Amino acid sequence: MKPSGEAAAAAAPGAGPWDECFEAAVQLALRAGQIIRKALTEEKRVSTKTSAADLVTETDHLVENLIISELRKRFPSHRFIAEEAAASGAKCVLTRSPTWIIDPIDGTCNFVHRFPTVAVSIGFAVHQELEFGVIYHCTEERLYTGRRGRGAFCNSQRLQVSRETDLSKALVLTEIGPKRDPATLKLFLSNMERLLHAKAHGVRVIGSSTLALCHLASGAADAYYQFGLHCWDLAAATVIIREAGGIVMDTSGGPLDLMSCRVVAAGTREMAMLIAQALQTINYGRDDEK
Ligand SMILES: O=P(O)(O)O[C@H]1[C@H](O)[C@@H](O)[C@@H](O)[C@@H](O)[C@@H]1O
Ligand SMILES: [Mg+2]
Ligand SMILES: [Mg+2]
Repeated sequence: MKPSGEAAAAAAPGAGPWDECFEAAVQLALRAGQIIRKALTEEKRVSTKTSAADLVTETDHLVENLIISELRKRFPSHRFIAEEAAASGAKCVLTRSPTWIIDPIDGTCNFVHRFPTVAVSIGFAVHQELEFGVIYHCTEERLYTGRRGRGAFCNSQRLQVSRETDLSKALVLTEIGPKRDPATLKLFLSNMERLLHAKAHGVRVIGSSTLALCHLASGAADAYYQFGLHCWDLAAATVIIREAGGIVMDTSGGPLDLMSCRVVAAGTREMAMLIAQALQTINYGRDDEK
């Protein structure tokens, strides 16, 4: 079923203080998705950022500039944290002001290779609390939304996480961060090996952290962990998972730290703790210290 702004709004009935912002996010995600879908099949100019595996294209910049310029017109007092602005030196500071946290293309490496697992992610926080998240799977036209206290949806279907607590019955998702030095790769593979030794049914890497987190929210996977993602990968997906009944926390087992570049998420706290206890830490620093 094609997503629509009306469907998303209908899925979260009842007036709320941020309705206008939510509606704007939905419309911009759908518009960005059209641009990304068209550009997917076209020639691209590709650059690298923090490593040879950390790619960016002109479409990432075009989409991010479109989203920010449209939102700035409508909400001039709001603040922005966005992936490509951060890559160009903008600071990632989450204040108490209404703040948009944007990943214009999540899965840029997939996008460059025309691998159709790509999303646009728009999160929104006020008083440093995540209010809503909108993630649009551009090629499958699936609009994932979550609003604090008002549930999570894919198009107009309500989302519910898995209730699995047994790691030996779990499908676990993760992603490879941008560091590819031997020590980091050894730790990444060691973490995956530990979970397979614990008899997890499988470990999957799909190339988009936000869509992997949406699969968790929909109950199609039981847990997610990653070192090396960013606040713009996490913001929208965190609201969606929490509103689908799931847990999003730090890899230490403590509360989520949006700027820490690391996460464990699961349908149940028991599963999240089993994952966290199995992991060796990979240090990627902090978004608010770069
Ligand atoms: O495609 P991005 O927005 O750069 O996000 C990627 C990230 O760069 C990569 O390191 C992995 O974490 C992927 O899972 C992200 O989606
Ligand atoms: Mg991105
Ligand atoms: Mg991303």
